[in-house]
Amino acid sequence: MNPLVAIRQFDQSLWLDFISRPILINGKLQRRIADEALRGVTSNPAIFAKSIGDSADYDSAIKALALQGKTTDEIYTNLAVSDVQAACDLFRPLYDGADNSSDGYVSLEVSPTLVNDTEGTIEEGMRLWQTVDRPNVMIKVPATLEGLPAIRRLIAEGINVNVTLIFGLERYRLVTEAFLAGLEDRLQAGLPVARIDSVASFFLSRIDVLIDPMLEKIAAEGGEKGSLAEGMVGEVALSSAKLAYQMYKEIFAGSRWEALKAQGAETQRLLWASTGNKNPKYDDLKYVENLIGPKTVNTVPVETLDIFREKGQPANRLEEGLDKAREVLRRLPELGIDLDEQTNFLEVDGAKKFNEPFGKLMQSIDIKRTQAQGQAVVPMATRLGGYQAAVDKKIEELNDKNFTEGFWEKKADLWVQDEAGQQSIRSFMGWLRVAETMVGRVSEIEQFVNEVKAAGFKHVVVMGMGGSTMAPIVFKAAFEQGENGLPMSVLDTTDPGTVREIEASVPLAETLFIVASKSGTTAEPLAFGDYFYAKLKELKGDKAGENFVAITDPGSKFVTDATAANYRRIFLNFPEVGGRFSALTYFGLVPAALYGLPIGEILERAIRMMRACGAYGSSERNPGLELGAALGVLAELGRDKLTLVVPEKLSDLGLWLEQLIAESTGKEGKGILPVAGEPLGEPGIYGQDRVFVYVGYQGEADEANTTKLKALEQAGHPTITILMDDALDLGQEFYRWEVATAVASAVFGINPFDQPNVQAAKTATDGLMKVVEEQGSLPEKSQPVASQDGVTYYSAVQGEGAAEVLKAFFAQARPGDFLCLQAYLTESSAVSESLQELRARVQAQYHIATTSGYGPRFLHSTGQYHKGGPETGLFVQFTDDNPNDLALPGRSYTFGTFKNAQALGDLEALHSYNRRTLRVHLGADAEKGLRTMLAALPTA
Ligand SMILES: O=P(O)(O)OC[C@H]1O[C@](O)(CO)[C@@H](O)[C@@H]1O
Ligand SMILES: O=C[C@H](O)[C@H](O)COP(=O)(O)O
Repeated sequence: MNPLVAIRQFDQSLWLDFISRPILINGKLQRRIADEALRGVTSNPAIFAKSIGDSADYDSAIKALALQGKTTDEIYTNLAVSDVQAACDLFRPLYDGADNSSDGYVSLEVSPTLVNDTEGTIEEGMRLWQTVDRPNVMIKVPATLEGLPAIRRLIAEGINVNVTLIFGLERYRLVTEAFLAGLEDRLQAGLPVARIDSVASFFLSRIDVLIDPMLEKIAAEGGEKGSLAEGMVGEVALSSAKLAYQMYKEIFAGSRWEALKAQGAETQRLLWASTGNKNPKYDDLKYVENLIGPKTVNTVPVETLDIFREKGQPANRLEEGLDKAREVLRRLPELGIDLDEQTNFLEVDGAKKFNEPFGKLMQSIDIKRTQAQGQAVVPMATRLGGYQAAVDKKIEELNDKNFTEGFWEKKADLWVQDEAGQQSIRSFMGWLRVAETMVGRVSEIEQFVNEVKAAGFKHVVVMGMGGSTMAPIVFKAAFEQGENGLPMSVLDTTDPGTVREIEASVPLAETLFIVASKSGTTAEPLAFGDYFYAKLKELKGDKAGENFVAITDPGSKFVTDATAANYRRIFLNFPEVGGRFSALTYFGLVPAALYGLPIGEILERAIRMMRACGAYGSSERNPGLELGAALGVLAELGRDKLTLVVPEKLSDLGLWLEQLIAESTGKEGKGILPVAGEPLGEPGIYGQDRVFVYVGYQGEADEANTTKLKALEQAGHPTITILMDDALDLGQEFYRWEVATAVASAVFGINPFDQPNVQAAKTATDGLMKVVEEQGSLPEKSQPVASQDGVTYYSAVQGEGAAEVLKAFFAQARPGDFLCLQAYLTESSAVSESLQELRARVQAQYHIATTSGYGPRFLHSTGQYHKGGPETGLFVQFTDDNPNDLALPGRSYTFGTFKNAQALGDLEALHSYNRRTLRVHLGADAEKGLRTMLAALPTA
């Protein structure tokens, strides 16, 4: 049997004398608990100095906390408390279990600077107890004379105490006295004493390190004393421990103790500390094997624990050699060694040994803190030409009414004046500070990633619509898969061809499916979940749930369903954060972490931008406000097409921005239209409705784009340039653009957090699906205006044949209009190329902006603007026969029918808003159909 497990037969508990973030995250601590009977953890200031100060493991958290204006002390406490909480949670099942034997504890020490300060210790002990907020934390208090009353008081308060730095027997007696008195105080106050656990940490190796050289010196001098000393080398610590144990048995046996025991009190167990051997001449297990005995704890460093696992010989030895132990302590004075004096020295020295590394740790945190606060945000350059004056005026106006301050105070009247609107705004502003909250969840998410990898998963598929999947899409394109990550796919379409492609490209049984839906009611993700769950059921039967994860809001029906389906994990997001503002919540960060990205750093960058935007008090310039004011004012002056220009790797940033900006601002006939993926051209092809925004990387030339942008700027078009250092700065950009979107909405006087016109398409689709369920197929509602070469055209415009219909349709274009291509097709490069060609030709011929999106994805993104924004769109919808259709388990319709219903439903919604539409049904082969249509498109 593994000696670490076998030791339990002797009623000794092994605790680990170490803590660090990596072992909490990478599953090592969990494995020691599960496989090696580890029953607790102790930390001390020197341990934290090593974990935090000597590694980069905490750097992103330190920076994030520094940016929030936390002091060095607060940063240390936050880091230590978070680790202790995480460890407490790992031990919680043991602590709550029937066989806890007073184990399952994690110790956190009060500041070593308080070693001689009774009141300070009491205050800090109570504060840490409350902050950690776990019943299985032990507050560590030194056994100095000043510490004793604090121990009594904390015990009386019902706080578990680990008494540390005990070196001598007399002091040990006083420690037990403080413990008993504390319990008695409680009883007197009529308070319960059960489950208040305490340990007395008797430090061993440090005793021998001090006394041995003295004994060796005397031994070297020879004679009678010399031989007496020789026999005592290496014996003083063990002898002290053995006699302490005898005292323990005595103290926790008499009538005084029995009275407390009768009330349910547990003894204050002796804990052997400082048990890592420091003398190469001794056996590495000296302070472990010799001290095994009932109702004791040994807290052991990692290395010693590992050696014990390899060659430990557990046996009950604590009461062996008691006579010798007594003899050693009795005769020490004969050698001129006053043990009391020496243990007093050890106590003072012990405080020093904790204070020094702790001081260094605080210094290193302080340096990192100052550095973090000095780091600038991603720069933004605006060249607005003739528009600059109007934008400056707006910024002045906003500053005059203390916009930034009001924004952080969630003053909803900055946006709208009606009470219902204001209430809705206030209830969706959780995104403002959610990055701070998520800093505290990084370990939890990283722990989960390790769990998933340990379980053998090889691939991740994130499934959801709109804001619930946009951030993962951006991460996947902008970053290479991280070293510790898994390959990731994103499914955000009901197109059967795409569902098939994803299914064929992943190892199903080893794929983790994340169903991401804030509301838990969106039809598409629920359909994806049902489809793949059925597949997994075929492979794994009742264990299918192991492959599924939900990210959703608390209380949704989906929570109940996912629980019933035994999902591996349900991440509960934040009701006060809307989908399109959720990039920095579980929705963005769980997939990012699984993909292997350093989410702590992404959050740190975001918090850097938060700070610049005034999250922690005055900020000279608010980058989010400046961008938002510019975009808002430009839109009001007719420059409402935000044309995004990015290097290849950032192409999908457009998808995220489209959703954020279009769904937030496109309402009440107003809005900013994001134009993404449009090839950049010469000034002559553009109307006067554009603002060009370039988001790229510092130091990456991207000349093709930047030269054209210069020309556009010279031609009088406003341009904005944002240059990130690296992709981690997306954290900053997510945040900047969220603020900017909210600010632009304030300029328009609209609520950025609702999407009133999305529902129109959903309702129409629901109606059509009812017909499908009743009649087996979609109703044919309108007659084609032309049908040619296998392609059919539906529109309100008239014409003889495809070319005339197309001509008549595009002839409706007015300056300031835009073309919107809506492709309910399987995404492929051939389809995308044809769509791009169509955009380019329309743009060149009609000088209008062009957008393009795959359906149904865009319904949860730009779809709001299409119906709620200004009436400037020319909508061309593409559908096909769904040649690769796929059945949906448990439903009477296929993915293809569902997708067609969504297309038709949206068309109906567009008609109800009097939008100009053309539906082009491409037949069985979408790629061919698109080429046919392009061929029919008149050239002039
Ligand atoms: O996360 P959910 O609730 O499934 O919603 C997905 C998307 O649908 C919308 O609610 C509306 O289209 C978006 O705002 C949202 O991001
Ligand atoms: O809780 C106990 C202490 O953390 C630890 O055992 C100190 O050991 P050291 O003497 O090796 O520093």
